[in-house]
Amino acid sequence: MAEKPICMSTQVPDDEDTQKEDNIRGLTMLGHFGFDCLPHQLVNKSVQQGFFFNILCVGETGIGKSTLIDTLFNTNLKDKKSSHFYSNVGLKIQTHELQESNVQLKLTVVKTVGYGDQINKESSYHPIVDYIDAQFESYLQEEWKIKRSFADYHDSRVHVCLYFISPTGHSLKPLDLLTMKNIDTKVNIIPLIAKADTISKSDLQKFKCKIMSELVSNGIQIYQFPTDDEADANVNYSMNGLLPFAIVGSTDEVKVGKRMVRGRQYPWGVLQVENENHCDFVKLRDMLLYTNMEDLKEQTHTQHYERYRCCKLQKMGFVDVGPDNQPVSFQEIYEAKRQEFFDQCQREEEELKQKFMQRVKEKETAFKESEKELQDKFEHLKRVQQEETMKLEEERRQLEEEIIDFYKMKAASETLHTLVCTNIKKDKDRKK
Ligand SMILES: Nc1nc2c(ncn2[C@@H]2O[C@H](COP(=O)(O)OP(=O)(O)OP(=O)(O)O)[C@@H](O)[C@H]2O)c(=O)[nH]1
Repeated sequence: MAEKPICMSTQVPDDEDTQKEDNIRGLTMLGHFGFDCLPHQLVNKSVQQGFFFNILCVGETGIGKSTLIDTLFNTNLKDKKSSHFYSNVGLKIQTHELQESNVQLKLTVVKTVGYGDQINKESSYHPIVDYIDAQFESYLQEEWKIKRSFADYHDSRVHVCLYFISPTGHSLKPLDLLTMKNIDTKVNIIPLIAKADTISKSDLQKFKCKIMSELVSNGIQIYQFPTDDEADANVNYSMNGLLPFAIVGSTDEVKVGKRMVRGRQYPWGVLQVENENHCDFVKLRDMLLYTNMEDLKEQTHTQHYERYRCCKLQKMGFVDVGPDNQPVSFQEIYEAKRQEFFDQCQREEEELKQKFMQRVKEKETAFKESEKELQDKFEHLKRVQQEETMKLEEERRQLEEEIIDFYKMKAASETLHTLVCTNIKKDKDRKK
């Protein structure tokens, strides 16, 4: 717990003067003003507010991510084992409230799920990149708000990526290089050789050198422990030379002599996690939590977030200097963008109008053409129908004439018939 500072008063009233002159106090300067207590104020405030830290663990399924986190924070965060049969890489996000002495830590652990289990691994890094960017975006949106509430805001930007390398003793896998290459400008990467107890000491040294040379030759930036602070410079300098850390995780307590230690029991002996001759776990824990947690957070804000913010603003067309290399204010750019947008809208509106007029014209011409076609068709049909009518009229007239002729002939034949019958009757009567 931080000690409560004892601040001395800087202004001491002179008793004699006070007695002599009723309302005037005499003050003696002691050369001590009290602002040397400012760091204590900060410590107290920070302890009251609590701390937060966000870790991203990237590594193949079952490589020891959960075990390492449990070992680092001496907890059992209870995590189910993942399946090897996911078709895509996913992320598991868990937030835990931890306490050590009177210090509260809000720890967010993001772990990959199904990493390295797909046949095609080309897009395995996408969910990781998307997650990191999404946290930056969320912070940026909060920054841009008019009413910001950073006091309640959960800053989920990733402070460190623990990259778990398989203990093949050989070299990095293409997936390792691909992923690290795509996230090294977005997050502080600390490479770890996982399950380092499965690799012999001499092989381990060679493996470390091989990994570092591969990272360098592929231009991958990993987190460098800061060497500019005099107090930590030496330690950090030697730690940079130890990368990647060879890690063994275990939450099991094993008896060594009379002591119980955290380690892994093997038929040939015990591997002690906190023994620096056995693995680099203690170094990692010290570097991560004891010495450099604040630096990791600072790097996240000043390097990685700043880069994201800068790219975002540039994509939106904002710049710090104009074409003439003169500084341009945000207001000027905003006005210029607004004008540009307004002009573009007008141009597009004009274009749309032109297109609309053109289409109306085309449609009108098409309508006129089809109207003419219909009119011609109508005229033609009318003519055909008139001809047809006339023809029918003619036929009707001819038929009527034929009917009249027929009736005439019928009447004549009836008259003739009657005459013949009469004559026949007369002849018969005469013969009688
Ligand atoms: N030999 C050895 N085994 C380890 C080490 N760390 C973890 N293990 C074992 O590896 C197995 C998987 O460990 P986990 O911590 O669950 O691995 P993980 O990466 O979190 O697994 P998923 O979340 O399921 O992907 C467990 O049986 C652990 O005991 C280690 O450093 N060395």
